[in-house]
Amino acid sequence: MEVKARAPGKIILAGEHAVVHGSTAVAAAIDLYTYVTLRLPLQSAENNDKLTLHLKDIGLEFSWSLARIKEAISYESRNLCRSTPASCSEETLKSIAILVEEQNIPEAKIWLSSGVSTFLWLYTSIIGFNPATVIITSELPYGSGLGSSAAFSVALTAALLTSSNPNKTRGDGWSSLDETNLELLNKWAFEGEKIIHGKPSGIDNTVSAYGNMIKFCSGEITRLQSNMPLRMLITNTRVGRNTKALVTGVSERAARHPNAMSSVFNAVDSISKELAAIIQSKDTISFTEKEESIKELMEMNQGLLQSMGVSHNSIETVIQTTTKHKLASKLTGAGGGGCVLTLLPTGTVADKVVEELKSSGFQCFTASIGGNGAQICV
Ligand SMILES: Nc1ncnc2c1ncn2[C@@H]1O[C@H](COP(=O)(O)OP(=O)(O)O)[C@@H](O)[C@H]1O
Ligand SMILES: C[C@@](O)(CCOP(=O)(O)O)CC(=O)O
Ligand SMILES: [Mg+2]
Repeated sequence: MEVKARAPGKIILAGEHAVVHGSTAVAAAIDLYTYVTLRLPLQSAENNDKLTLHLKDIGLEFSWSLARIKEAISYESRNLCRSTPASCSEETLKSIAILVEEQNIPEAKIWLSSGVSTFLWLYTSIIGFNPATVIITSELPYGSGLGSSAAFSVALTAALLTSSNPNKTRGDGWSSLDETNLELLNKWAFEGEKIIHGKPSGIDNTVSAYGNMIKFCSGEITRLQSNMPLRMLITNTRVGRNTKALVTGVSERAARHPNAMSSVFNAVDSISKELAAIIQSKDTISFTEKEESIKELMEMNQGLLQSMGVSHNSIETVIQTTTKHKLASKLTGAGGGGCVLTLLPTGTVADKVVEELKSSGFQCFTASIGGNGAQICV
């Protein structure tokens, strides 16, 4: 049997980091996907005693005998149930880390370790000790703020849940999941994201699972109906960084300066709420006025992200360049490098700014905002 699933990356329009501390944030799915193909062999087939993970575009393949997995992880102590998502305990995570180490991931790609651990946790929790080959490809840049970690967890979980659900429907092409399955998918994906992010807010997996545009606060999801066109230029600084480390850094700063940081988080909360209201507003005020407000909110949000300590020289360079062209920008995702968003108000011709950004070594692209969430193809 073969199941395919895909899940999108995202941009955070306002509220990253503060959302981890209970503030509101606004995020939208983008049309760049991570794809998962899950092949379950017939019982009589060769290779039916192995679990293989093929990261196709990275050119790496990992394989474990099921006997080795069973030996390393004591599942007897766990009440495995695909319908009740559970967190990976410290002890199990250590056992999984040993299985990952045994694969000798090349030093230059060691950042994949947390993704491979997430794979082993989600696979064994949902499917158990059954053989399979899982092939993964992604259109998203890794570790750049566009939510590759969440897209990976969501797409993988969608494939795993679909293959283990006998009631799945068969149809042509990509189809979305129903509400009940989406909720379950989102909960499992959150557990996967925890292994990669440490302390995720849940916004990335939620927008990847549900798609569209959402307002998110402490797990509460509001789906937003945008009443205005929104065009964003995405600039990848190509400076690598790690979300877990950046999130930890902000928490440490918050522990050192609780009052000051709480004011910062409150300000971000107001910015996100105002942004969501503008996007949804059916008021007759012109798009130009709305875009002016969004521009200012993005500038304020960036200032606050800087005060959280998550900006970077490369991000500042992008901002200075776009400011010269009278455009507003903010980092998106965890910062520390990664991607920057620049609002392109109606009628903006971005050729010149893009040329200048590219000449500084950055990568620029636009993506369609607010599209599909997780989808499956059986
Ligand atoms: N296709 C993938 N295969 C394996 N691991 C992945 C994949 N996509 C993402 N990851 C994991 O997610 C990590 C990047 O996540 P993160 O630092 O949160 O940045 P972002 O989510 O913005 O891309 C990678 O280091 C890797 O562990
Ligand atoms: C910084 C944060 O708000 C978003 C991180 O996004 P990304 O992994 O950088 O794409 C963390 C979170 O919400 O879990
Ligand atoms: Mg991430």
